[in-house]
Amino acid sequence: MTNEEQYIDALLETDQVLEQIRTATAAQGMPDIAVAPGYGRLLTMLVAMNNVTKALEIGALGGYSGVCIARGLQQGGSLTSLELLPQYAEAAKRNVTQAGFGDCISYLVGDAKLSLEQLVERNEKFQFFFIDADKEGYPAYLEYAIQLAEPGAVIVADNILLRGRTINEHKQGPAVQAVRGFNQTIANDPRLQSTLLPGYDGLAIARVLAK
Ligand SMILES: C[S@@+](CC[C@H](N)C(=O)[O-])C[C@H]1O[C@@H](n2cnc3c(N)ncnc32)[C@H](O)[C@@H]1O
Repeated sequence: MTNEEQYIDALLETDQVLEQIRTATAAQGMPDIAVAPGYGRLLTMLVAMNNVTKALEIGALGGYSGVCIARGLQQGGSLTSLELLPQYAEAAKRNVTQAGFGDCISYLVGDAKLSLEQLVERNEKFQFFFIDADKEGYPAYLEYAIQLAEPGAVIVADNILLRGRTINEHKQGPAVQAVRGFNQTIANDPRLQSTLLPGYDGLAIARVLAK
């Protein structure tokens, strides 16, 4: 973390509910890879500012970002969270229930691409997306999000810098190449209005323009 990020993190009041989830996530044997606190707050703000009632998250881990998104939802709103590993989805469910959001978050377990295909078949629509799963899947997840988006929907994706690997020309692995392609698309696709933030591990934010 840079000095600037440390400075800003220190300004933000410790969020006991989210810190409890971070601790529980580690205790449940999951890696410490939840979204950064500053970006978690941004998720809540973007969901609230866009009056979101239906949100979709790809990559649940222990439920940290799930709570950030759920906090911004309109009354009666819901979050669908896609998670590959059943034990992670179960732990996330326990953690978000303890945080008071069990009723508005549901989990679809398995490879996100299969879950996304089912959501397309059911003609489901969402107003907010958070992409935060396997990096090789990012280009496909973006296309699914655009397909599942209501006009004006917001798409957010974390870790677009891959701890520096994205801008290191010696790194040419499949995850790096996929994220580079994803970043190019999100920056230039005429279906989107977008920006890319370099703080923490990089965050992309896009708005789906009316089709
Ligand atoms: C970076 S973590 C998610 C962090 C979480 N969004 C948060 O901020 O609290 C990535 C998650 O994606 C899940 N994942 C990896 N590949 C996946 C796939 N193909 N489909 C669904 N989930 C996947 C992992 O099991 C892991 O829980």
